[in-house]
Amino acid sequence: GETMKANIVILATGGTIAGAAATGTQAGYSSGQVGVQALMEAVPQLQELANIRGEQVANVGSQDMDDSIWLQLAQRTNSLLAQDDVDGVVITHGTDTIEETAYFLNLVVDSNKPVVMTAAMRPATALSADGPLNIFNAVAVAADPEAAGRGVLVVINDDIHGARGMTKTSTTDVQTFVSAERGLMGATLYGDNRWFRHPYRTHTRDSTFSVDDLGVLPRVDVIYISAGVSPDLVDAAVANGAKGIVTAGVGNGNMTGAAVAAVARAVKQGVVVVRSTRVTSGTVGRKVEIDDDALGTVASGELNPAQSRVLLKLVLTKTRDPAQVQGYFDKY
Ligand SMILES: NC(=O)C[C@H](N)C(=O)O
Repeated sequence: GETMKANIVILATGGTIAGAAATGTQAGYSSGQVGVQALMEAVPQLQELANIRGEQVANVGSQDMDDSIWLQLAQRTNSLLAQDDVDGVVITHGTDTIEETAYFLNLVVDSNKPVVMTAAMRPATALSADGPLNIFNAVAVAADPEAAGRGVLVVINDDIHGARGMTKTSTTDVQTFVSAERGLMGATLYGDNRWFRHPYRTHTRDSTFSVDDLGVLPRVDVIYISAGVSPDLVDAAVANGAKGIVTAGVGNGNMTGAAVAAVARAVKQGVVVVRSTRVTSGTVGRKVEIDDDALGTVASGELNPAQSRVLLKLVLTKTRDPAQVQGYFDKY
């Protein structure tokens, strides 16, 4: 008999994938113009892959993604996946902050069913728009039973990324996302999926973070370190109510002596400081050039500054003890 098609719900949040320009060949455009219905109608072939329906959660450029949309998106994803007649969720999003939203959902979605995010670099109106095939591939991955239990996935430009550790590397190239340290979760070609690995860290169902307990998330600021960085940026973050700071350090999470002194002041006031790096690959380890035990800081491991900020916001709802925070960074 005919195999049953999966039931997939598409949650749209905006981004360039829903962007529009006056012509097909211009660089300027606006994100978040096209609704979820139009996104689905642009790809009639989706019907061959799954039974699909769409919901509009937001319609913003992902530069404007915030805690409240994250919480709303996580709650809606959880309640859909709890339904017997939903097999997976696809989320359309902007590329600017998809690595943050994907990792947030990876930590708070309470289900093993597939959650697949997708995006585009060219607006829906562009010559050779990349959105339609990305949506096709995302639905094909969400409908694949092999996608279950791999945490939140990001499908773009024929690659299947795990949420953790993927990052945008080009401002304009269609091939912009890279999973530098641990590689791709898989690849797909017109919906023909190949699987390479499973996630290496705790995610979704095993996570200790429940979106229902979160409420207002604490303020965490990222401070970019450069030669001669003004150390009073750290003091300003503390004075303005930051409960956590992530440093986008040089090299292996290093910073100027003056910045180290400012971090020591912040830690003394109970602010948790995570050392990440502005370098695009490699691991920030404890006690390489900075003594984390003496300074009371946390090393980010492989997490970049943006993803470190996401994890720290969640961890600060549980603890402010640097040793315990380090434990979360080693596990998630
Ligand atoms: N390519 C994109 O999606 C960029 C856009 N600014 C966004 O993140 O919404």
